[in-house]
Amino acid sequence: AACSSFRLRDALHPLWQSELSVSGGTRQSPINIQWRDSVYDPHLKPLKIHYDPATCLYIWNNGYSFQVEFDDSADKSVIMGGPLENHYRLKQFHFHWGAINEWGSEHMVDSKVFPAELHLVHWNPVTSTSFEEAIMENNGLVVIGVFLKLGAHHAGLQKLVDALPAVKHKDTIVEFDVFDPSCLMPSCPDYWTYDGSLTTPPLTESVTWIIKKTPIEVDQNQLEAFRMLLFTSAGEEEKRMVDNFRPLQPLMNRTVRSSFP
Ligand SMILES: CNS(=O)(=O)c1c(F)c(F)c(SCCO)c(F)c1F
Ligand SMILES: [Zn+2]
Repeated sequence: AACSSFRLRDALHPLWQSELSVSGGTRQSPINIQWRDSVYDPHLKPLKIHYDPATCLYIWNNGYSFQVEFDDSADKSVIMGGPLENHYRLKQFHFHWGAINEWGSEHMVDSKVFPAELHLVHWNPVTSTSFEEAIMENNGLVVIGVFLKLGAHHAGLQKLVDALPAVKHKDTIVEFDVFDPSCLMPSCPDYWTYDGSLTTPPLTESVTWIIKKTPIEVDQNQLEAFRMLLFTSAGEEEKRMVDNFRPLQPLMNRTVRSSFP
């Protein structure tokens, strides 16, 4: 009985409900970005990023991904410009990845998939009083997506990779006090932007997506460090944390804009 109930609970794991679409959803994420269908918008400004490394708090394994949380009680780590009308505060960043290098990202570009994708999640302190409230607000969130590709060792990421064994199991946490996520940004300023949703429950359609055109490079050992994390808590039958991405969702009546011609 315990085994079957585990399987049932397992099947109900939020990520395997990813076919669960918000009923009547018209702006779900992720999507396949067709480069030639994206529309260059000369009014899009450069994205301005000001992260304060001292706002980094801790890393934890939430059973979907590992997340690095930031102190968002003031406008210390913020983004502005780009398609945004005001500044947004950094709340957390996390990744999505595959069991092997052939897949793992949530978004695709001309059907090309990457081994992993970084999401930096920000919320609008002008229209919301908290992150939790912003999740439910139209355009309450901005998520910057950065593709990871297999290549050179990423020195900035290594500090994060070295902390992962401490958060192997679901609901474990480790202090992570000074980290500047700007080191995970590609130097190329080009991005696509479109209106979408969270890709994990509650799947709310509250996200302005900013997807960087150029991937960052990480090496094989760094990707494999992600794959040694577990979906499961200590004492449970181990399930490797891999393939924590949502399948592609229909574009419907949306246009993807590019910041570059
Ligand atoms: C953008 N990636 S995402 O949809 O997978 C995602 C996520 F994984 C998160 F954990 C959170 S935090 C509060 C909701 O759980 C979030 F806002 C997200 F947008
Ligand atoms: Zn995400």
